[in-house]
Amino acid sequence: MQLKFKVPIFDVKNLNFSVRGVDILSNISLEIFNGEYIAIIGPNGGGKTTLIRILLGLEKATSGSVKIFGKKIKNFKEWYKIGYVPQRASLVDANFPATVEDIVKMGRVAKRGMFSTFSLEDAKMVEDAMLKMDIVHLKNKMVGTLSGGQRQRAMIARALASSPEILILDEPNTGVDIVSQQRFYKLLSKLNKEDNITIVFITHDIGVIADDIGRLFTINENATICNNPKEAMSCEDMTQLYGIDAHLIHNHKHEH
Ligand SMILES: Nc1ncnc2c1ncn2[C@@H]1O[C@H](COP(=O)(O)OP(=O)(O)OP(=O)(O)O)[C@@H](O)[C@H]1O
Repeated sequence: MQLKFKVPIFDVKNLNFSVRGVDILSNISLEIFNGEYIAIIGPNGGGKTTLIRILLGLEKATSGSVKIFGKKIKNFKEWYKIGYVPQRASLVDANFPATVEDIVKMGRVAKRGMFSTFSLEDAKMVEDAMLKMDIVHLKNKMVGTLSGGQRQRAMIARALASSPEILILDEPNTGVDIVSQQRFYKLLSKLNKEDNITIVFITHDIGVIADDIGRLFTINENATICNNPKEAMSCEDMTQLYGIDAHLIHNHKHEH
């Protein structure tokens, strides 16, 4: 039992990804464990999204190994355990012909299969996901008429509808105002602490979630793993290497 507990959700070893001879990711090794809250930062074009796409099986690594819940990625089938909110998910076409409830229901497809009918359990999970994201009152609204923050919450509810064990969010705040962002960070932290959902969060805005995150990964072709991001000293290298003010994390903690 002890051993089982320690199996990481993602176990990446010596991963390389190159396109036409150009290295995009080099020698990445990292593990993500159940219950963690991890932020991923790095410069534009550094390879963050590519890494996530490989973890989700959307791109194939050039070499190296990726295991998910202890299984080689090619044998892994339980994709409903992984919720994904892609970049710019909150920027939905204004004419997209679906209600908020429709969007969240789509999140059940991975769990129940394409051709089975919508069950009572499906309905309950959809309702729960909307409750958690505080969008029940919006369920009959067309998604194109929502604000950026409301759309963002709808997209996360959609990911939550399959009861994932891990939620991966790729810069989810594009087009979302500051107040909605703050609210969103609180919701994420709650999902992590109260529902034990593992969170992996790609962001350029590290200061605001500094109090919540446990570890920080910096991706710039290579990966730098910062296990103790609240102790600014341990991130000194990161600051120098990537020009990111790791002290922000430290200072933020003292503002309260
Ligand atoms: N399949 C592919 N074919 C060609 N180039 C690719 C492919 N996948 C990724 N790249 C390139 O890899 C680099 C890394 O892109 P990626 O989107 O992963 O960076 P990022 O860190 O997420 O950037 P941003 O912060 O701007 O979103 C980019 O230069 C991109 O053009």
